[in-house]
Amino acid sequence: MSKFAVEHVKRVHSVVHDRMGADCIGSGNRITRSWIRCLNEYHLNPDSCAEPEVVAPCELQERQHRLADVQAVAKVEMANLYQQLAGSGYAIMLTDREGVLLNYFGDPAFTHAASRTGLMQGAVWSERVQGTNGMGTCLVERRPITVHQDEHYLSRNIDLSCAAAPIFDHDGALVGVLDASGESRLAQQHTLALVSMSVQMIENRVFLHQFRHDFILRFHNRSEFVGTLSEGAIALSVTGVVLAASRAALGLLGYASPAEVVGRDVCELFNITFSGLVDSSVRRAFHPVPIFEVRSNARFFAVVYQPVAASTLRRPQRGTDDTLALAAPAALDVLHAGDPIMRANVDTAKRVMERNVAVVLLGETGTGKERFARAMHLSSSRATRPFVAINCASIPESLVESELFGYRAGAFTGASKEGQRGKLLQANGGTLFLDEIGDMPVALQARLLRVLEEREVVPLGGEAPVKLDIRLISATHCDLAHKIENGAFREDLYYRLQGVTFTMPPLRERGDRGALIRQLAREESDPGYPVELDDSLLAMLERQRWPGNLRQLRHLLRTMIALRESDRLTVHNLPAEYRHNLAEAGPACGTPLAAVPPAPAAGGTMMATSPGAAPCPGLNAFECAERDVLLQELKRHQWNLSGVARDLHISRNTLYRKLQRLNIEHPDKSLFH
Ligand SMILES: Nc1ncnc2c1ncn2[C@@H]1O[C@H](COP(=O)(O)OP(=O)(O)OP(=O)(O)O)[C@@H](O)[C@H]1O
Repeated sequence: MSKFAVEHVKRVHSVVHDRMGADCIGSGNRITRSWIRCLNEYHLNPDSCAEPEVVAPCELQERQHRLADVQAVAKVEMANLYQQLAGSGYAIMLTDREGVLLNYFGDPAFTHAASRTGLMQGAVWSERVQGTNGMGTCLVERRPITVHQDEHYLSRNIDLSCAAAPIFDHDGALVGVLDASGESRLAQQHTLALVSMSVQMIENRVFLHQFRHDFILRFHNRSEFVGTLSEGAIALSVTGVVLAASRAALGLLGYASPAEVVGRDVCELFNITFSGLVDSSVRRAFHPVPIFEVRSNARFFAVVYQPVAASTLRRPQRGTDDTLALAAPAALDVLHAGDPIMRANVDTAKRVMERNVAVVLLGETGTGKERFARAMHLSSSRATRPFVAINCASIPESLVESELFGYRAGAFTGASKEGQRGKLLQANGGTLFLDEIGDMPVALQARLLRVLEEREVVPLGGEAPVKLDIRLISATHCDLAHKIENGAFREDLYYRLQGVTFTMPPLRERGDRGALIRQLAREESDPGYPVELDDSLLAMLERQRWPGNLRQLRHLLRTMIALRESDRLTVHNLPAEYRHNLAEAGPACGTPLAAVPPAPAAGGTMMATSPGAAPCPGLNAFECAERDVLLQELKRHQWNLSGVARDLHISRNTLYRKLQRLNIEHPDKSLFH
């Protein structure tokens, strides 16, 4: 044992015994209290040389999984903190509430030495195992703490300096600790303040993330502090009941625990109604509005943020319980950011919204057909009635009928005792969305046609018809005209379904790709902490081919955001296959369409124009644009039709028909025939 270690052990014993004699447990300082626990409760030898305790990899994974939300946010903050302390030989660590080290960000100069003392992923840093130390003692004390040099209990840790702060969840439960540790000779005074700020940031962001599907009231007593680290946040249900409050919110309002506010109406905390709050936030374009606390009449400034999932302006409805109505045009308006085809679709949808016309939505998978249908529903006077979606391709043929029309109790063997209300009746008064209508069995098409003509339905096994009042929206990615030609789709049903047809443009052809990418990145970010995309990443994303369209884009952004280590995403965050795809795709994927308003075609089908497209006699503007894109695709595939059909997710037959319709001929004409 070194002379220094001998001295340390002596000191521990003497301090513990003196203090015990003086009976100052509880009033002594936190280090002394911890030493007393270590010696008397945990019976730890201050000069222990035992190997660091490390949990098995599968246990580590399970613990990381349990704290996934906190970890995702903490990783970003740990990287920021590491940057702030860069070069000072620190490692930043996150533990769970048992002191198991889940994440480690280390200065290379320190990492080797750190692993010898057990500062590595999976190691247990509870006070019971490692004696007095930043992480373990912070977990016991539940307060930020610095444990410097020989304040550590074990002599082997006395070269360390650790600053640790506890992380709490919205229920006030301790979930873990954030810690910055380094060699004691390099210790910096302000480290504990930086760690505490990072913890506050983590708690705020986890709170905003966990309640992103609810209304969030963010407030402070200084208007310029709303949206900053020290703001308070309160999650509210659609009826304005408090679901949770952040630690800062409780502090600002002077409550000791979340239980004092959870379950109360917001108007019991502030002298304003929930709808008044939302209305003024919306009216003030989300600038903080003054509100007054009920008990003290203290003035605060507040903003109410809408639930993220809706990504559209919502107001609580007066006079109803928990239903929400959308500010009429907003749900549709947010569907485009300037793309001329989508803008025209939205304009037409608004015009036909309240008319009793059936709607067909065409477009590749993931282009937003269902979202468009929902937006039409939410923007209409049927908004508070049901929106019922049924995917005709995903339910077995034998079940489509009972799914749609329902059945009475005992209608057939195996029918449930209670019977079942079919989707048509469930949607009564609202909207029925028939997705993948092209895959509906032919026999059923006849029945659907009759229902649409008679506007009433007789459930399977039932007798009395029930009157139907539904708005019907159908969608398909198939070429229905082709299906009709093949006898796979009834022409009469086709005309019945098709009052107005909207075509959703594929993402690669949208002129507002850049804005959409940024919008989706915002939607996938934690509220109030938008992730930025750097210019080269944005350019790369804009040039992808996106066969899965907006769905694929959303999933990619969600993954990149979950795995990010900073709030600025760059091409390095892009999975390798996307960089590879791009290399294959070449520089020009998609034709940006300029903002020339399209004109509705006969029958309501929307057309768009592409000023970049070559003029083509006999074709309308949309067809010219389509022709242009197809020509680019053909060129890219060196006129290999199978390759083009595969990439565009259409059959070779459909491609042939398109080529004929759009007057496209191979430069060497004989090759097409
Ligand atoms: N205008 C839009 N802005 C942002 N996200 C959108 C938009 N339209 C669609 N999305 C997103 O794209 C994804 C796919 O949308 P949706 O399910 O509506 O597509 P779809 O065309 O019905 O797909 P499928 O044909 O495969 O059923 C969803 O995550 C949706 O939120």
